[in-house]
Amino acid sequence: MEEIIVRGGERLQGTVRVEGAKNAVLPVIAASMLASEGESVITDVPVLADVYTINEVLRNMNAHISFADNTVHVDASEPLMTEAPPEYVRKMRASVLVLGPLLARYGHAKVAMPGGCAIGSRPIDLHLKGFEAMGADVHVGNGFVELQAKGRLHGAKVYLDMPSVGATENIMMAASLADGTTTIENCAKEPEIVDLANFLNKMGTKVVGAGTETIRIEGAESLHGVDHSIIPDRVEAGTFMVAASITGGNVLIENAESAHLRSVIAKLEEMGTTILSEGEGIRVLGPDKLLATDIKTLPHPGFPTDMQSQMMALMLNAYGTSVITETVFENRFMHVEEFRRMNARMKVEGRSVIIEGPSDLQGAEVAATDLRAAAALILAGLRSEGITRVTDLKHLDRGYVDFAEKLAGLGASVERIEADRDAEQASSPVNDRPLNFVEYLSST
Ligand SMILES: CC(=O)N[C@H]1[C@@H](OP(=O)(O)OP(=O)(O)OC[C@H]2O[C@@H](n3ccc(=O)[nH]c3=O)[C@H](O)[C@@H]2O)O[C@H](CO)[C@@H](O)[C@@H]1O
Ligand SMILES: C=C(OP(=O)(O)O)C(=O)O
Repeated sequence: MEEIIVRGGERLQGTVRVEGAKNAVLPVIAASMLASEGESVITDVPVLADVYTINEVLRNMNAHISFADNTVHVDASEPLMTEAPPEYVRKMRASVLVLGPLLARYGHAKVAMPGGCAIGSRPIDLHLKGFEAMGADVHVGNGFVELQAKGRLHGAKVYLDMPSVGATENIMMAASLADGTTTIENCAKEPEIVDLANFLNKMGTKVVGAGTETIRIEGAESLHGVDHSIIPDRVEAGTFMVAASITGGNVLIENAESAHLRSVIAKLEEMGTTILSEGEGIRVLGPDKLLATDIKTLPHPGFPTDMQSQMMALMLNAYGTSVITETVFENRFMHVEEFRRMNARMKVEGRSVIIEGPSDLQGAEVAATDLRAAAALILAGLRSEGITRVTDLKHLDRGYVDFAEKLAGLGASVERIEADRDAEQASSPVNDRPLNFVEYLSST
């Protein structure tokens, strides 16, 4: 089992480059299945376990797919199978994004029902409501969801009870090959929705309104493969902004889009961090003394839930009382117990956490409870006395490329090791890359 070992106390300095966004590339790869002719060439793709998973889902349904040099080629022109392979679907919730494209192209789709996960129950009722409005019959049973439509889907008006990112994406993709126009009201406005809309427009769909609360999609007769480069990962960028801030460092984060990070920038500034635009990046200067603030997670452009645990690590080091309120997921505070092992002082009250700062954080052995918690515990280790060991790195590998190596490149004392529990020695060479393809396949 691998672990990340962090020795706290270094101020980070230097330059780090952000990868393409995980949450943009997964729907774009799923959408590439809509093309009945031509190949899609998707660039700036991060080398992440989740990307291998979505690629395997498509490959097992008969798409031709390759992934090298941060580029995914997808040729979905041969007839596809409409039942997604459960062994891969179960590895990643975002696999439900194949439902919309398959239903639109073949009138049938079957996928293992995604369960809950560490951050909440995460139902897909809004996705299904959209498909039903477009003419699909929905059957849920025996652990599967199966969709069936007679002929082509038809355009519809869909109101989402909440602006779900995944439901907005699935309905956009299904509507791309439907007869007529679909309107999604109260839809998600995240930058990744805009990236998907740009991809669909290049393929031949007419999508307007992406980034606002109403999207209109005019379906096409057929769609073709296109070239597309993925937007930068705003959550990875935000995570490195916190790393610079928590260590009082001076870091240039390249390939970071400040327009996607307004709420994160505003909160870091309130806490005393200086943030400057520089070229195609963001320079972050951490303060000597961090100040307390409050955050409430909300759909975009509100504060992103995917930055909540990293901000918690920062607030633990801030002077005064900070309050975090999580409104997007009902159970995204599993990392609180892990922070407590590091001597953090805070209490959970309903959907809020109250942090009395600063805590004198001490290194401890902690387990990553989800993807962003993994990063947050490493960030806390950067500002803790002594050594922090973070385990359960499979979560980290879903969403961060070379996280330990990138931090070490900024001067942090962080290394990834193959833990030898019997010897209790941390002496293996650094190995902080995600799985390569062969390792990924042998791990399933
Ligand atoms: C791959 C990807 O892009 N993942 C992101 C996506 O997840 P995902 O698309 O799953 O998140 P949603 O926006 O759908 O979920 C938001 C909330 O809506 C609820 N809900 C959602 C759908 C539904 O049919 N019914 C329902 O009740 C969820 O349980 C959750 O409480 O957006 C989340 C919210 O920004 C991010 O944290 C995830 O990183
Ligand atoms: C929750 C996340 O992702 P997913 O929706 O893929 O679980 C995340 O990226 O923080």
